[in-house]
Amino acid sequence: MPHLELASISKSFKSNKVLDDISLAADAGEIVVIFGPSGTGKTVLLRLIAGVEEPTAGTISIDDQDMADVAPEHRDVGMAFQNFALFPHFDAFENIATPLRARAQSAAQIKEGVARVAKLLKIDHVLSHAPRQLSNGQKQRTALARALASSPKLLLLDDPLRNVDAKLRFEMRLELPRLLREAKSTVLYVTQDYKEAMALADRIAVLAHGKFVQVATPEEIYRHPATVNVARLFGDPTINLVETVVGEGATIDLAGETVEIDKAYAGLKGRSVTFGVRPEAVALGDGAGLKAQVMAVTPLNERTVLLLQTKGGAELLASLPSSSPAIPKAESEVTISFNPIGSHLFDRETGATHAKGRA
Ligand SMILES: Nc1ncnc2c1ncn2[C@@H]1O[C@H](COP(=O)(O)OP(=O)(O)OP(=O)(O)O)[C@@H](O)[C@H]1O
Repeated sequence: MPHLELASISKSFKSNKVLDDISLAADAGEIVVIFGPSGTGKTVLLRLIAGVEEPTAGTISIDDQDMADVAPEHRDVGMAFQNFALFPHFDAFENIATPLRARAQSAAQIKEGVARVAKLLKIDHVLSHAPRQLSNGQKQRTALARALASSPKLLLLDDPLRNVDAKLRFEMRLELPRLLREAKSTVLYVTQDYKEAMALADRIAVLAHGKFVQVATPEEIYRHPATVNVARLFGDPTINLVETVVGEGATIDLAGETVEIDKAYAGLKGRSVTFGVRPEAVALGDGAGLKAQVMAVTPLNERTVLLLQTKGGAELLASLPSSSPAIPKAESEVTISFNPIGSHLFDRETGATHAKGRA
């Protein structure tokens, strides 16, 4: 039995249908990241689960119990929303302690509980500060600490690192999974940052135009994106995309040159497609094959990104480990091929991925 179950949930504000018949089941202790661009209804979804907003249609169940008539305070749900919602007249310590006090814990238990989450979230030095004395990032972490301290069965986190600076965000991305797993709560975590989603999630639910386009593990989403848009949202640099037509025997036309692709696509001859290849799946060599000119070489930490241009003018990005001994120089000529893992064909009309081996 899933811990949280959303069945055919829709939500409209007047004529604006924000969520359209979405379903999702999350197991106890699972971390599900709700990922999607701004304005896709991620916050609305969390508000429905928290009970501060009602669905237009559909059922929300927690532990198999329909939540329709259960008040927010009786749902055992902890929340940290973007707007912090801290009590302005309490210091950070008291803000975090509020849910523990509500559970009538002893002073020593409260002190220990607050200290533990505050240390992990690196706000232990500002516990005596009032919210107005905290930076936005510290406010956000105080709100997150409060949600974590109460160890609710279900934790709803709305982009909790949005206001955190880049360095801390990077550290938190590494530490939060452990923190969340320690809390043993089922977590719904909203973010627009794909790296955060990949780092934290057991599964990612990609929300677009009111629907879940794909719900799968981070690896599955990256390796087998359901649509061209999902492929575009995950990856840095983003996937290379070329609009083309499939030719004879698993080939495509790439700016006037015929290029072989994965043999598994042989059945798609004549189809209008978007060919997608991840930069790390563009393999470089110096033998016979498709030639390209190296236009630019950009080291980006542990990877080096190359801008390539074929004779016909198609531009592609390739990404290699910076430690690779064979990084070509700018203005040199290379031969390129496409690794089948990391190459995809998407239907040009619908954007859906063509399954390999099927027409
Ligand atoms: N109370 C409300 N009344 C009317 N429309 C609303 C209300 N709450 C949300 N909306 C609309 O619902 C849509 C989705 O909003 P939501 O805040 O859930 O997006 P989001 O995916 O969380 O975006 P972001 O990532 O920027 O926070 C928006 O078009 C918004 O205007």
